[in-house]
Amino acid sequence: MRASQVDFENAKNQVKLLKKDPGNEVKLQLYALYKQATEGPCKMPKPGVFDFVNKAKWDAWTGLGDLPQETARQNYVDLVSSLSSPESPGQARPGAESKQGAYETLVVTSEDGITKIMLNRPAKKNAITTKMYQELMLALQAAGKDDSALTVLTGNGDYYCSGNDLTNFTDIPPGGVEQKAKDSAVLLRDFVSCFIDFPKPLIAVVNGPAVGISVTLLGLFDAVYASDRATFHTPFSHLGQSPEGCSTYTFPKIMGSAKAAEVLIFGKKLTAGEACAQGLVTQVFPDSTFQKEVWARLKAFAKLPPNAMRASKEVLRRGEREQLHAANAEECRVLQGRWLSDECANAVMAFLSRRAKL
Ligand SMILES: CCCCC/C=C/CC(=O)SCCNC(=O)CCNC(=O)[C@H](O)C(C)(C)COP(=O)(O)OP(=O)(O)OC[C@H]1O[C@@H](n2cnc3c(N)ncnc32)[C@H](O)[C@@H]1OP(=O)(O)O
Repeated sequence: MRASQVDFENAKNQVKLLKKDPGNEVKLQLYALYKQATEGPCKMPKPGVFDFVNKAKWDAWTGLGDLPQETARQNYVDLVSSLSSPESPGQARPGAESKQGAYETLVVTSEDGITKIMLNRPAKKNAITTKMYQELMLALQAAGKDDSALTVLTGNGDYYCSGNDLTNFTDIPPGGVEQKAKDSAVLLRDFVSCFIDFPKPLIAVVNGPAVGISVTLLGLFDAVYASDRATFHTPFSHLGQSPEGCSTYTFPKIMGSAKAAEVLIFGKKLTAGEACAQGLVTQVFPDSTFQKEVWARLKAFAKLPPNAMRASKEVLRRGEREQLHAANAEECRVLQGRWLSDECANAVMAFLSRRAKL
């Protein structure tokens, strides 16, 4: 999974040969990753508001924050690889297979027995839109059935994920807010079920801060590796909301009820070290060597007999699957009510009108 300089140069050439225009959003991501890989974090002054093109480029590059150059190079190669399609077989990096080039919000690649699903909205800190929930479900279903031994979830850019995209709440269907809350609860329940029932080892490579549902879901992963830059924040009460992702079941089990309450009710933000000490994170690595060390380890894991790993996961999880589905259903029921509350509406409006941030 480590892209060499040659892979990077090949990817650069492949971009020029793309037969299909990948669209402006992807082109901006390619630009940003290329600049980050070759020059490091953006130090250019911010262009004026009417300089639309350069402002969009600056936003995309700045959105990558302090992403290490090596990681940007890897993400660039993966993104180019994901743009390849059966009609353009020459575009894929040798050895890396893009399983589904059609995702808008994800980059999915398979290599060395590992399917990597990368959240790919770095300029929005990988906030999860409705589209992304749907694509993640599709990607997980496909990864569960493919011939890889492991599946990895990670984020592109400086964030792992900033949780639910708060603009999801602004898209109200003809049935009104009640219908919106109902539809969202159904979507959330289906989404979390994909993690509960995922059949092979699922590993989170937490490359930066994690917020909301991207934190709660970690209790359903088989290993969680975090950069020391990562933080773990579940500000549900601040947002007038309540926990999801089966965290009402997994967090007390992992860290004890007092610590779980501090995180899930009072919104205490954990550092990577604290999350590790509390059992939510398997191991923390220095950001400078994070990708290198983690991928070396994952590649070694992926060489283990895959059926044995699946069988071990199945016996480890079988006993609690029913409780997990029950927790998921109850969390979605409570959240459906929360989404209709003034507390939630005010918190979302405050964020959207830029009066509040975490
Ligand atoms: C089907 C429905 C299921 C629902 C399941 C429920 C889940 C619950 C949760 O996940 S709760 C958590 C929700 N997340 C948040 O509250 C995070 C909100 N974001 C922030 O507080 C900040 O953006 C930050 C701390 C994550 C990062 O701050 P920073 O200053 O570093 O960066 P910006 O704020 O400038 O962000 C860059 C752009 O990204 C947009 N953005 C970031 N996070 C979200 C988000 N969660 N939703 C929507 N948009 C987000 C931000 O608005 C900036 O956009 P802009 O460049 O266009 O201004």
